[in-house]
Amino acid sequence: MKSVTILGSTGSIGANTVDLLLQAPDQYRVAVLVGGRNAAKLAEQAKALDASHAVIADESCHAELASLLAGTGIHTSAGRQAVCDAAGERVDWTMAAITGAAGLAPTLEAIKGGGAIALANKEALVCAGDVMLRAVADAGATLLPVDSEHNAIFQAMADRQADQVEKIILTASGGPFRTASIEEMERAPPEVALRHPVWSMGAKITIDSATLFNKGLEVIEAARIFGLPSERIDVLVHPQSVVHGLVQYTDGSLLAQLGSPDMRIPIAHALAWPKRMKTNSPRLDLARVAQLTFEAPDMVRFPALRLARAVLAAGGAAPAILSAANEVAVEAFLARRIGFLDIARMVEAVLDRIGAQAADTLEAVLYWDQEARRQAGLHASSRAA
Ligand SMILES: NC(=O)C1=CN([C@@H]2O[C@H](COP(=O)(O)OP(=O)(O)OC[C@H]3O[C@@H](n4cnc5c(N)ncnc54)[C@H](OP(=O)(O)O)[C@@H]3O)[C@@H](O)[C@H]2O)C=CC1
Ligand SMILES: CC(=O)[C@@H](O)[C@H](O)COP(=O)(O)O
Ligand SMILES: [Mn+2]
Repeated sequence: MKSVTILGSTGSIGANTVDLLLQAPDQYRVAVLVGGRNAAKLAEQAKALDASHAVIADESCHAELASLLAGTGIHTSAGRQAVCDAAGERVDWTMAAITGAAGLAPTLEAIKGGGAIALANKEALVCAGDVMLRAVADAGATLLPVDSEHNAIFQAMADRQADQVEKIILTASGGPFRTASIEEMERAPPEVALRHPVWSMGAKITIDSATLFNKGLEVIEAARIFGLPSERIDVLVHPQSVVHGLVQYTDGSLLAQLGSPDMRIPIAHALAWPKRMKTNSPRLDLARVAQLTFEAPDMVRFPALRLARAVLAAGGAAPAILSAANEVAVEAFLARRIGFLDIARMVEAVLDRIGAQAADTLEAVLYWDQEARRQAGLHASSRAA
């Protein structure tokens, strides 16, 4: 039996992971489930999976969680330290699916256990790439990419000549504003930006898909995972979102991974790795899809890609600053305090204001993360005033 922990079990990736575990209950023992604030969902999942331990990050939600799980024998705890302690419990496989930099510390604790880390939380790898990869190497852990594009590339590269890869290609749906005018984007409210054309995901990543910051973060994520420079990582807009990623080899061959746009497919790949498991996800019907189209991203309406490539080239604290400023900007946009196009403007302003900084240690990364949030908060208040 494989022992499993889910960090962020109450979210979109977490719920998809729970769904897969429930499809093969005799093969997995669930050690820890971690949620942020949703005590009702966490308790329901813990009971359905007969988890040993349910942890809620927000301490004010602990009483509700404890009362919902009273008499079940499922241990409960709460708070940031409890999340990290539970993430550090040794298991075979951990799903890292807390959104944003909040997932960094618990994911690092899980890495120390030396098991397999199924990584959905791209922001952690973006802001602390060197620190995380060093921790993986020191602990002998295995990093399995869950993000659909990275999982696709991992599959297309498996057991093949990684040293003969010319470049990799990340596909992008293009988001809800793929064909919108700049004026439409300027006045777009959150409910329109939250209407992703293909994927059903949490709010933060859905807004990142609309700005293309998601793809920018994914370029940095790919550089970390596959050890490639920015110029060997292409982005191609593919509105059907069935080709998830491609690998181009030195002989001109292109290998791609295709599948229905259903995150249970890459999660299942990571869960069963190095084997495969049977899932009931919808099979891709290519005759029905009929046409696969591809186009270059518009770098003018979507400055996020340019900013992401610039911070990747700059290195140091720059990716952590971009990611933290983006988190604050997305929250401000969802709270209607800034407009849609202000998200990228705010990120660029914070990057300019802070400038180049080194960040070799976790402490330095966390310092610049906090400073970027402070600067972004000031910027959001001045725009809202
Ligand atoms: N959704 C998708 O299809 C994809 C997501 N990803 C990445 O996976 C990650 C998760 O995305 P998604 O599932 O969509 O996000 P959601 O917003 O749906 O879920 C986020 C999860 O994190 C929990 N959480 C939030 N803050 C904290 C905290 N401070 N401490 C502990 N737990 C916390 C939430 O708890 P609660 O809800 O209880 O408050 C929830 O369980 C992101 O990094 C995203 O970029 C990558 C590829 C695809
Ligand atoms: C499912 C997944 O991996 C998301 O990261 C997805 O890529 C988001 O869609 P976009 O391609 O629109 O960013
Ligand atoms: Mn993705």
